Amino acid sequence: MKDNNSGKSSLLREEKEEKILVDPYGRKVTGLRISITDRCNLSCMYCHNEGADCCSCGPVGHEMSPELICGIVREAAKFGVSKIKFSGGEPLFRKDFEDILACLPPLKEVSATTNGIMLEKRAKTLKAAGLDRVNVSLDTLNSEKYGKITGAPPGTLEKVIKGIDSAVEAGLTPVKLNMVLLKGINDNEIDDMMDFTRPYKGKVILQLIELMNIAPELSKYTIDSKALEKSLEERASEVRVRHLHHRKKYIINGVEVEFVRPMDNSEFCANCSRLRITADGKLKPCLLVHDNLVDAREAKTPEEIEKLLRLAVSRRRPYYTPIIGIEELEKKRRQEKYIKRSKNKATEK
Ligand SMILES: Nc1nc2c(ncn2[C@@H]2O[C@H](COP(=O)(O)OP(=O)(O)OP(=O)(O)O)[C@@H](O)[C@H]2O)c(=O)[nH]1
Ligand SMILES: C[S@@+](CC[C@H](N)C(=O)[O-])C[C@H]1O[C@@H](n2cnc3c(N)ncnc32)[C@H](O)[C@@H]1O
Ligand code: SF4
Ligand code: SF4
Repeated sequence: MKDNNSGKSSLLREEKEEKILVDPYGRKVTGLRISITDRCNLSCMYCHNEGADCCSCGPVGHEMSPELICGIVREAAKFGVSKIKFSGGEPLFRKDFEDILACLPPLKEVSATTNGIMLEKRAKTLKAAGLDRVNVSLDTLNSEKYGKITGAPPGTLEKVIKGIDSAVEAGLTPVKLNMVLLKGINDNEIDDMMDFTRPYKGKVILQLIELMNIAPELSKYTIDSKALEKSLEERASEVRVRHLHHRKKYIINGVEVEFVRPMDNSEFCANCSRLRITADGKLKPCLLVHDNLVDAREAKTPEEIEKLLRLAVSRRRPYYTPIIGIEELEKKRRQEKYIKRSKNKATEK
């Protein structure tokens, strides 16, 4: 009788136990950020290319097949991963993007980040294939500046704006406009971008992004993002906090403005819930770490994929961590000295 009961309760426990992926720092992985190509038709002055070695350098033949992408997502979904972000390079370079979308298992959200140039023609088919929403990179509304930032030929900005309209029409909403802030180039355009966003009446969100200093020559374009965020807060009628990265959203004159502040931000990293996948099929624990990738290209069975996912998750660590202040350090040192002295006294006795 006793045995039966304990057997039953352990079975119940197993049934109740949620299968999840948690890293050594207690961060649950609920999303995948999948790069599906390194190819791109722009050469933005700041591009981190999702941590790949360089933009436009990945040979097409090395790109993951729809089968491999969907196999990894299917396995990750069994462990509570419910949000997928497709990125690149330029994800719309993949002619089979619709095929990739069509083979995904049911998920809470499937989105993509694109430069928008090829979005006008694809918005409807992408939506029909299962894409829920898009983020479109748009740093400026000035054609000349757009060309300077992205290296694009004249007329490209107009294509991007048509792409945004098509995405809204197709229901790939809310569309987020990604504006990377560059001191002396576009930091005077934030209000113009809000004015551009407002007429879409909530179907478009403005996302302001702090520049990640991936190269020394970019330092001069870094804005004071803390001061900017404070001024946004002062202007906001409402402030919301997202679970992902604990990012803040400010409602200003009817426009939703999300702020992405990744640099030296330990709170951002502490709330990082995505595992990355490179275009050539490597599981990447962090955007900024390049020596701990896990190759998943040869994985054939669900068991193999699960093993590799677990290995990659076990290698995750927050890139930025809180720095202990001088006072705390002093306190810690005094405590350690005190403990050492007490121990010595105890052994002397
Ligand atoms: N450091 C760092 N930056 C990130 C991370 N995820 C996104 N970003 C940056 O956030 C900015 C916006 O990225 P998007 O691809 O548009 O997507 P997102 O805002 O992260 O995702 P959603 O808001 O859910 O659409 C880009 O500049 C990314 O480089 C991350 O995990 N680490
Ligand atoms: C690498 S791009 C790939 C997707 C697509 N090609 C695009 O530009 O939207 C993804 C996002 O990262 C942003 N990004 C790239 N380099 C960045 C950097 N150094 N700092 C902040 N954001 C950056 C881009 O502006 C874009 O919104
Ligand atoms: S469009 Fe995207 S991937 Fe291409 S260079 Fe610009 S930021 Fe990088
Ligand atoms: S740990 Fe930090 S830097 Fe690394 S991917 Fe997560 S949020 Fe980005």
